[in-house]
Amino acid sequence: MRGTLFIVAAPSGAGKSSIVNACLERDRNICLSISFTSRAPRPGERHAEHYHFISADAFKAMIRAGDFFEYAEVHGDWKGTAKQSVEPQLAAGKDVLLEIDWQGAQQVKAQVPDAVSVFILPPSRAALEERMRKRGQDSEETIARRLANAREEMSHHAEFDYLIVNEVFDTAVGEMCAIFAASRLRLDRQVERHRGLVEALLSPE
Ligand SMILES: Nc1nc2c(ncn2[C@@H]2O[C@H](COP(=O)(O)OP(=O)(O)O)[C@@H](O)[C@H]2O)c(=O)[nH]1
Ligand SMILES: Nc1ncnc2c1ncn2[C@@H]1O[C@H](COP(=O)(O)OP(=O)(O)O)[C@@H](O)[C@H]1O
Repeated sequence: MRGTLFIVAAPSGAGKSSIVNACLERDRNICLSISFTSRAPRPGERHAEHYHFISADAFKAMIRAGDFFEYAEVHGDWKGTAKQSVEPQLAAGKDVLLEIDWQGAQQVKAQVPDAVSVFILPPSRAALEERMRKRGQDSEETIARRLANAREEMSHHAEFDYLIVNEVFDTAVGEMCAIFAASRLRLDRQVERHRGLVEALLSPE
C-alpha cells in the first residue's frame, strides 16, 4: 500500500518545525522530506539535515531537468521538494511529510489530491513576531520581510484540510499527532490494510 503524503504550512515563526519535530520523535513511521534551497544556511543549520543548500544556478538547473515535485520562490529564495525525496518513499509504503509554503501545497494537491494538508496559525501577530525574534537567527531586514509575507501566507489557510492554532505548544503537538493518526485510519486505507480480515468476517459460516 502506498504511504500517505502530509503537507504542513505556516507563516515563518508560527512553530511549524518545532511541532513537526516533536511529532516525528513520537511517530517513527513518517519521514520528513529534506528540501532543496538557494537560501544561505542559518547558524547551526547543516547540509542535508535541515536543507540541501545549493546555489541559485544549481537550483535552476534542477528545475530545467524536471527534478522537482514542487518548487517556489519563498521570501526571495528558491525552495523545492525533489521527486526523489517523495516518490520512492511513498511507493515503499512510507508516509512522507513536506514542510512547504502555500504555493508548493497547491502544486502538491493538484498532483496528489488525497495528500493531507495542515495549516498552523500563531495565536496573534505579536506572538509571531516575538517567536521570530526569539529564534535569534535572522537579521532585522529578514524579520521585516517575513512579517510582511506572513499575512499573504496566512490568507491561504482555508485551502488546507486541517487548521491548528499554536498557542500552547504541547496542545498543538497533540493535535498534529492526532491528524497523522486519524489519516491512517481513513476508511479507504483501513479497508485495503484489513482486506483479509473483512473477507474472513463476512464469509459464509
Ligand atoms: N514550496 C516550498 N516551500 C518550502 C520548501 N521548504 C521550505 N519551504 C517554505 O519556505 C518558508 C521559509 O522557510 P525557512 O527559510 O526555513 O524559514 P522558517 O519557515 O522561518 O523556518 C516556509 O514557509 C517553508 O515552509 C519547499 O521545499 N518548497
Ligand atoms: N506554542 C509556542 N509557544 C511559544 N513559543 C513557541 C511555540 N511554538 C514554537 N515556539 C518557538 O517559536 C520559535 C519559532 O519556531 P519554529 O518552529 O522555528 O517556527 P517555524 O518553523 O514555523 O518558522 C522557536 O523559538 C520555538 O521554540
